[in-house]
Amino acid sequence: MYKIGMIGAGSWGIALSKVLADNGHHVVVWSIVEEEIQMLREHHEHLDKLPGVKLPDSIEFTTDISQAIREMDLIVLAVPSVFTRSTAKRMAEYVAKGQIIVCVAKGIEEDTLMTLSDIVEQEIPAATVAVMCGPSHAEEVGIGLPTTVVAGAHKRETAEKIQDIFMNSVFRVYTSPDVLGMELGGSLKNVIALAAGMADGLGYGDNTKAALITRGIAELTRLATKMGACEETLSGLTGIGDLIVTCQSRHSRNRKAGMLMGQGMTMEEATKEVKMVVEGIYSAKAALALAKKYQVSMPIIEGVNRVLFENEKASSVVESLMMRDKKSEHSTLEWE
Ligand SMILES: NC(=O)c1ccc[n+]([C@@H]2O[C@H](COP(=O)([O-])OP(=O)(O)OC[C@H]3O[C@@H](n4cnc5c(N)ncnc54)[C@H](O)[C@@H]3O)[C@@H](O)[C@H]2O)c1
Ligand SMILES: O=P(O)(O)OC[C@H](O)CO
Repeated sequence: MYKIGMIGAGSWGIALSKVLADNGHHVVVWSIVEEEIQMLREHHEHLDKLPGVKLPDSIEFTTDISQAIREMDLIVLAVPSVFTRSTAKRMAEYVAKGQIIVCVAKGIEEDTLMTLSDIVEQEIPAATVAVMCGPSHAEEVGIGLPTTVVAGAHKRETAEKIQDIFMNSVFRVYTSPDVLGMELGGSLKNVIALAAGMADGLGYGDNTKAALITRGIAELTRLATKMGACEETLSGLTGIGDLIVTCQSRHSRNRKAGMLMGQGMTMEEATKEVKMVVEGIYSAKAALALAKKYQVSMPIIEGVNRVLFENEKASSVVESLMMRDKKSEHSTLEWE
């Protein structure tokens, strides 16, 4: 039995707390939002973000961040990416040398283009930082539907410790040393999922969705490999796996926001309607900036940015994607 601190009590933090408590660990959940902690203490259920998922009585809830950090064997950082830096700053004074912090959010910081694990390493140099992601909607994890994710760390022993702590018969955890590839796949797929949602909102079909997923992973792979990630990661759970689930699932916040925009809502109206964090909107500009920095062609990412920030209609972006210069699907194979 380990002591685990869960930093953040949104749908993902709550679903993972249930996995950990079901595995017999003692979990202390922190949130900055007092009413959220009061509701969790009273109901042992997150009535707004994960209704219907009852949490084990063993879980403790606190608004004192030190209680979810001091003496914990593992700390899970599950706040949305825009709060990663401010939360890491808040955590820093309590983290002991070598304490493991697992980042489970998905995003790229817009101003610095840093990954979330890089931000945590910068703000909390004492910590051993790791990541965990993959195709995993909180709504399904919360009710115990079989799910697979990947624990990524620079040292094998760190990844294997995370694997041991989380793994059970419905939550399978692989390990990987490719932290960068995992974080790029996990965050950039959200931008493609916005496009997939837009296609759904416009009433397009399965052919369109398959095209977006396939050409989307080609874009992600081009960028990630140029940045030093391993190609295998992008064809694994944290790349194509997470892209498929986010583009297809009825639970996806990114797909839903895209769908509402495809149906005519503005970005502001769509995010208000979704109520939970739509990470693709925060990662879209960073993805475009990375494409420019590394000189990689990312036409879907560019198109999503035009819909989000330049008021272009989603239908006109699709038309311009279809009518781009004619190309071969292969960039490396030679003709006879
Ligand atoms: N929900 C999922 O299915 C899922 C699955 C995998 C990964 N993720 C990732 O996990 C991250 C969190 O997603 P979520 O779905 O739990 O989001 P959410 O919108 O459900 O949660 C937001 C939570 O953030 C916390 N919060 C609010 N304001 C804050 C502040 N100022 N500072 C610090 N914390 C604050 C609160 O606990 C709040 O409930 C995202 O990056 C998301 O992509 C989500
Ligand atoms: O609901 P979304 O779109 O935020 O996606 C959640 C997870 O990233 C799916 O793996």
